[in-house]
Amino acid sequence: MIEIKEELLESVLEGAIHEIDDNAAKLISITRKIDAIEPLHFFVNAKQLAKDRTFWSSTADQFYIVGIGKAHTIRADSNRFQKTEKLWRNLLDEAIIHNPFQTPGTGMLALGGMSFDPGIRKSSLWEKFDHSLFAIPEYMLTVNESGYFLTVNVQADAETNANKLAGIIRRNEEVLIKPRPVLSAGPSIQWQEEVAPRDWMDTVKDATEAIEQNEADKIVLARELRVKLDSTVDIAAVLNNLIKTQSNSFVFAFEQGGDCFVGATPERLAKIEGTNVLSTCLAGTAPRGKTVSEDKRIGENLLYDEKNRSEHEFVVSMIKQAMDQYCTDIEIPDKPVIYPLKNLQHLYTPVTATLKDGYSIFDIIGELHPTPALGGVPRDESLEFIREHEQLDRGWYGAPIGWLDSNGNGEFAVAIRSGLIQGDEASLFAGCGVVRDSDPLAEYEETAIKFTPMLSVLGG
Ligand SMILES: C=C(O[C@H]1C=CC=C(C(=O)O)[C@@H]1O)C(=O)O
Ligand SMILES: [Mg+2]
Repeated sequence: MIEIKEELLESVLEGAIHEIDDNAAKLISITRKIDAIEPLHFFVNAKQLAKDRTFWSSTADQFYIVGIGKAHTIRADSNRFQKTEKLWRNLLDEAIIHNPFQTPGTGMLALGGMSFDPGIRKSSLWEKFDHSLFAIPEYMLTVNESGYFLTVNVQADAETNANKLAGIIRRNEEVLIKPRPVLSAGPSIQWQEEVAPRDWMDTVKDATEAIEQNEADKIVLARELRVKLDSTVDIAAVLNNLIKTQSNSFVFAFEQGGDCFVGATPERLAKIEGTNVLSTCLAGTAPRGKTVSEDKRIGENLLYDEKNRSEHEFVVSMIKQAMDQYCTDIEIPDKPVIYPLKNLQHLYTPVTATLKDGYSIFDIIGELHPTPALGGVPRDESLEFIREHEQLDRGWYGAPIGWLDSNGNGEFAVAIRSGLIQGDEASLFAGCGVVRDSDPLAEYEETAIKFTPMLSVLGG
């Protein structure tokens, strides 16, 4: 990785191109500080460049990344965590990176996600989404506590004319940073249909019986809701509404060839800053109350409810064990607290640790996914049950999505409370942890509430 320090776009580009001493094209990455701009305006403006867009925000931290287009793509099927990491490292070794700022989330980044289960054949619904797909965007906005950063990533070779390239970049940047485009109000729903709800409840019953027979201890089962909208969905409007309504969440969108996977998940899988590691145990669910006192009562009951505590405990003990290989100083409180969201509340246990030397975020997420909040216990047996009985292709639902930078910082969430939008149609997904004393109707109702964050921003 060659770092260069010149300030002007033209001269930085010229210097970078000058570094290229063989015939191969190289990826040049240049980051500059810019004036404040609404991340969603940047996202909307990008429509004029007709490129796939990526949106990531941690609403609790006021942290945003918006990626436009793809300067480079990293794809992997089998062995995807190791393969993606290797390809990313190779790319970093070759790239010419100019980032004087070094705050997490700036500079050359890979943004992307994975499917829940690479062991199944993709259905046509998810055909545009690889089992692992990361992109280094052409243009990227990062907003964090130290300001607004614009990164351009561009392929160039020794023959590239720096001034000409700088001209193209500047014209595109002008389009992207123009303020105040109008955000639309969002779609409304024409009809919606739950996919085979009775069969799904039968499957929950089958899962409890499998657990009764000691075939597994916990199995997470998901279902799908099909939605038809009155018009092609404006993703920016959906994101705007998710940001406004879903605090304490990661609001995300990944466009891929016209389809878009979008959602607002409360579940962090792993965050790494330097050697600090954060993870989250999130499992066990109840609705919000209509009054403050009812809400408090429901929360108290959730904290002491045996069924929900057992759902939660499976996640805590698995994460504790999984982190042990890669981390020291693992700290996990011995009791969960309530994590309130707009439509429901969860049991929540935070995990902090220190990353051991020589390991990366890929090691952590590769070990954690799927946690028993999305897969089950034991992992292999529960995944086998899901493959055999669940009547849907989860695609990227329930899987790691996020970003990582060239300094090893990054954050991944588990893509729940989400849906795949295809023009004026959408598939929404929601799941729940089935344990020994799960009641199919109660699990059905729990998943129904889990659809509401997405359903309400689609106009439901
Ligand atoms: C699988 C989902 O939620 C998981 C995360 C939190 C609580 C859960 C639960 O209580 O069942 C689930 O394990 C989903 O929202 O689709
Ligand atoms: Mg549950």
